[in-house]
Amino acid sequence: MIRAMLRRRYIGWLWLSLMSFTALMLLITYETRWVHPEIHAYFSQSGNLTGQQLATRSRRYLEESLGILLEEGGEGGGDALERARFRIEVGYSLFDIGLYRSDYACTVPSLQRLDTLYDALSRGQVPAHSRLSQDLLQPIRCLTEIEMDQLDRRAEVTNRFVAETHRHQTQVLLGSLMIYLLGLVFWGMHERKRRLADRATQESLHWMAQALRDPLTGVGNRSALHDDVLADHGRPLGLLLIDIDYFKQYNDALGHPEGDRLLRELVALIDRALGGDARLYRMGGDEFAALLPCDDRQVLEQACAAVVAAMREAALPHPDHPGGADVTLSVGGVQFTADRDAFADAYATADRALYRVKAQGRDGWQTGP
Ligand SMILES: Nc1nc2c(ncn2[C@@H]2O[C@H](COP(=O)(O)OP(=O)(O)OP(=O)(O)O)[C@@H](O)[C@H]2O)c(=O)[nH]1
Repeated sequence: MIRAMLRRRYIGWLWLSLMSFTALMLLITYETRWVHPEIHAYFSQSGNLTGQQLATRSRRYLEESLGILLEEGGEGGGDALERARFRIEVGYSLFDIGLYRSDYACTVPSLQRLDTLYDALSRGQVPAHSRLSQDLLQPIRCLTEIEMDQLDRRAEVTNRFVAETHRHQTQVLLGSLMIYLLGLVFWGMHERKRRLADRATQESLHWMAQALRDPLTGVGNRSALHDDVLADHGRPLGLLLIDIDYFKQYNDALGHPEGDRLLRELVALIDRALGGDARLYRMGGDEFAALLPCDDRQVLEQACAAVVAAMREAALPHPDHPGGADVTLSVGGVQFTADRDAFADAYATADRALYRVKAQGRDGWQTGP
């Protein structure tokens, strides 16, 4: 089902990222809401004086009082009785707590015993040892019981708090892990889309480059020449149109594969003759064009002469040249300022110059107009 959802276009990686972010916020909010009441519960139940601490203090006062009465008893005189009475009074007030009264059945009878004892001491009567032990030991036992129970309750609350903390930690951990994994999935989806888009762009660029290239020789084609002229708008350029003489006869004599080889060799030869600044194009068949920076007619003429001379020097055999020569070239050149309309005129001018060379016997160059 999730796969089906993911396949739907409108659940893009952005939506999914938003969802994971929302999930994270919800998790944090939930955990924040939990922490405060839980901590509050922990401290209110186990950390105040109504817990075991009052019972402990009360028991200590009663034990001290018992000690005074047993050791000094009647011989200690009024001072001993007063000290014992004072401790019983304080022990009583610490014992007389609503929580103890309601939760521990031994509290009320113990308080009554302490009350009776206190009255007797106030009247200067010290009960017999056996009676005294009963009157004080019973409340002390009750207080010990309260202490133990309060400690147990405290331990229980602590254990629950620890267990809850552990549970919430696990929830946060698992939640974070899930969100992290979701993030990875979203990132992967995004990355996949980006790669596909990159590949599509690369392929488009590749095919665009291929569309501008002559597959046989690797140089640009007619469209590339137009694009480059437009890109060089306003610059002074020289345009050379270069054509092999009697290429048909060459093909007929040696076959098309040899003709292809000659075309490729010609590209390398022109390249060397014109140097690195020139750009070469194949117009079709055995006709090539060259563009070069040219702000001086002399530069143009030197370029034309260099190409023709390079072919002569290469002395590539032409078995069926009507003039009995090696392979020769005819070149027409023109100088112009790069511009869409100017280029059409310049091309026609160079073509006419080339035609004149052909008409005058080939193996040469001319420039126009
Ligand atoms: N090998 C080969 N030949 C091609 C290719 N494209 C065109 N040709 C041949 O090039 C020849 C061009 O012939 P023409 O236009 O008469 O030119 P030419 O024989 O050089 O004559 P001139 O230019 O007047 O000297 C034709 O025979 C075409 O078949 C190619 O890609 N490879």
